[in-house]
Amino acid sequence: MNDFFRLDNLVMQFGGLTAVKDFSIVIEPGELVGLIGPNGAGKTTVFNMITGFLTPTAGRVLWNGKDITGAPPHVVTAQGIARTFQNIRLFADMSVLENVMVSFHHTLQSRFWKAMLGFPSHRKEEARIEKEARGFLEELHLGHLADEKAGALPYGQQRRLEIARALATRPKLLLLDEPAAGMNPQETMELAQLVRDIRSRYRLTIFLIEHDMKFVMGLCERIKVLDYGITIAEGTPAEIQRHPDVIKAYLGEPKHA
Ligand SMILES: Nc1ncnc2c1ncn2[C@@H]1O[C@H](COP(=O)(O)OP(=O)(O)OP(=O)(O)O)[C@@H](O)[C@H]1O
Repeated sequence: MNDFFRLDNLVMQFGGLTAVKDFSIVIEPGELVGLIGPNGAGKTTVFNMITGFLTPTAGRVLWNGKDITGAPPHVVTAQGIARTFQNIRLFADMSVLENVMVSFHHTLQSRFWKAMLGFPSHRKEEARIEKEARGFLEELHLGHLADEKAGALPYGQQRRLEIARALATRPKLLLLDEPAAGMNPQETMELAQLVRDIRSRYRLTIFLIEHDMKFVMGLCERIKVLDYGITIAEGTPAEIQRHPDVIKAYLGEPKHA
């Protein structure tokens, strides 16, 4: 049995709407898996159930052999699962560097008290965090923008900054919600390479949602397809591209004259 990451029959109901029905998946360490489906299919709801933003109506989230179903977001992050959001969530008025520095959650509390008490170790720790934060920015090709206001960056760079912030929490599993949204084809191509690079550099497992088919098909090793909350297909990019139910979900039924 997989001990790393497993979703067992997740269900999410909002009143009378079943947004996700019996969603199950096993992801092995180091895999790069895609989750696709038409608008409203339930993709972000799956991410929200994994990361504690929603408590599933039924089913389980298993991580490193532990049941973390319904654990609050900060606990899930502390366990090594990080995410980015479909709607970018940055501190727009803070600098790019500060945005990454505040992501060092696990040290925040001790930093606060040391700062309050004037411990000399505080300054050392600050310097260490800044150095590491700059490292993540370099990795995401944002090093030269460290002192810019995050809100002033073009969309594509804000998306990369979100990834840098997620990396700063030291995840083992990284969930990316539409990382290429709003990017032009050149930026999207560069992002695909970046995702490959960070996977190998930080030994990550990656689960991503994306509408850009070229991006998903070129990057993911395995893809899962949702439609109206139901899993309609799972397989390699080649298998997904020729799957009749997937074609139907995206293009609709062929029209008969
Ligand atoms: N908090 C909520 N309360 C009520 N309904 C919700 C909530 N979150 C999502 N839904 C509904 O659940 C369904 C699935 O939404 P979800 O955002 O997961 O889809 P998605 O596949 O991520 O869509 P998109 O590709 O457009 O982002 C939709 O019908 C949506 O309106």
